[in-house]
Amino acid sequence: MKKRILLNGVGRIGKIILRLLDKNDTFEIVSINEINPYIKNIVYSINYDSTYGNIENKFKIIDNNYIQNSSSKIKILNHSCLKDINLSNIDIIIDASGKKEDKNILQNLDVDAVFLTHPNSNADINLILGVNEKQLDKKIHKIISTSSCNATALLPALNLLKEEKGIFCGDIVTIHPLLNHQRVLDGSFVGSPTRDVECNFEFGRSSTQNIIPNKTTTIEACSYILPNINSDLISSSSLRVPTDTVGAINVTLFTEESSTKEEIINIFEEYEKNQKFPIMLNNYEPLVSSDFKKENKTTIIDHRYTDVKNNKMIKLLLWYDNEWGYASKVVEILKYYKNKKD
Ligand SMILES: NC(=O)c1ccc[n+]([C@@H]2O[C@H](COP(=O)([O-])OP(=O)(O)OC[C@H]3O[C@@H](n4cnc5c(N)ncnc54)[C@H](O)[C@@H]3O)[C@@H](O)[C@H]2O)c1
Repeated sequence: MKKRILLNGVGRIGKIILRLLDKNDTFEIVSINEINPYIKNIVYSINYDSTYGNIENKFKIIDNNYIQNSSSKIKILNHSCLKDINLSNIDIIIDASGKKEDKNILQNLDVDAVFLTHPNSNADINLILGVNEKQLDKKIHKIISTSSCNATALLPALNLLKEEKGIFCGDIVTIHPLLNHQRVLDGSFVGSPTRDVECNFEFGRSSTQNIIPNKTTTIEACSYILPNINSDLISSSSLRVPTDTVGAINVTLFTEESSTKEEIINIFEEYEKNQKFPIMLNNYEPLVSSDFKKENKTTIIDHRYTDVKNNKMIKLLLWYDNEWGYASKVVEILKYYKNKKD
């Protein structure tokens, strides 16, 4: 029998997860919970997408609170808190709403697991494939965070270099596409009590007219998984840019051991050849961000910019599709969870 999923929040990430799980043999989304009360608008935003294109197998509204296409029939709910939902026919919740829900509420939900699509220090485990998936224990881990898009891209590379060369210190800059909690034109600052988004004035400035500097939680998210990779070791900042999807991370690391550029490239090439999950891709082509759109590998090392200075300073440029790539990883983690023995 398929695992029955409640998808909480069908915005950018929820919608891609829905697309990726349509016609899946193992999982079926049977309910969507949305605070958007307009079912006509929900079905419209599921069918049409400016970034990835419209779906062929379109959903239609049936019986007032269901949507259906040729492969799925999904009940649409409208609650602001998961605790108010009858979960008798649900095995797994994927919470892509961004809401930082109270841990007790999540623990008491009558389901096997709750997957959160944001980093969360209160989760039973924060998981990044290729880094710590072996720690997953279904007996004790019910609330599972699938971390952030940035940490999912960065940590496999940092972990590898840490194991091979030791990291003395470093710095990262994420170059991140705009997100739904920014403004299109200048307005009042954007903040929401239901989202873990810092209410900061810069996000009230036009997202299409500016490069917006911002703090990033990337390294903090990494520390939930590998406590030794933290903000004492690596400094960080972020630049929000006016593109729809695909981020980049500029990485500078000072290592304990010496290396050459060829050695560093070889470490990543060997990883790509032997990887168990679709994580790493080594690029040498003259590509730009949109060329990585819909790529499910999330640690793409652009070796045109890999460099080593004075044997101990490594420079890397990484790419990742923060929406499609990240949502693909959430689905991979779901599969890993399902196949993992109790
Ligand atoms: N967009 C990205 O690049 C990205 C990448 C990785 C992780 N994430 C994380 O995924 C989460 C969602 O991000 P997004 O970009 O899809 O945001 P979004 O704003 O596009 O979508 C969020 C959706 O959840 C709904 N929602 C909000 N509160 C709700 C509630 N209490 N109950 C039910 N539905 C609710 C909203 O109406 C909206 O449709 C955030 O935690 C974000 O940090 C986003």
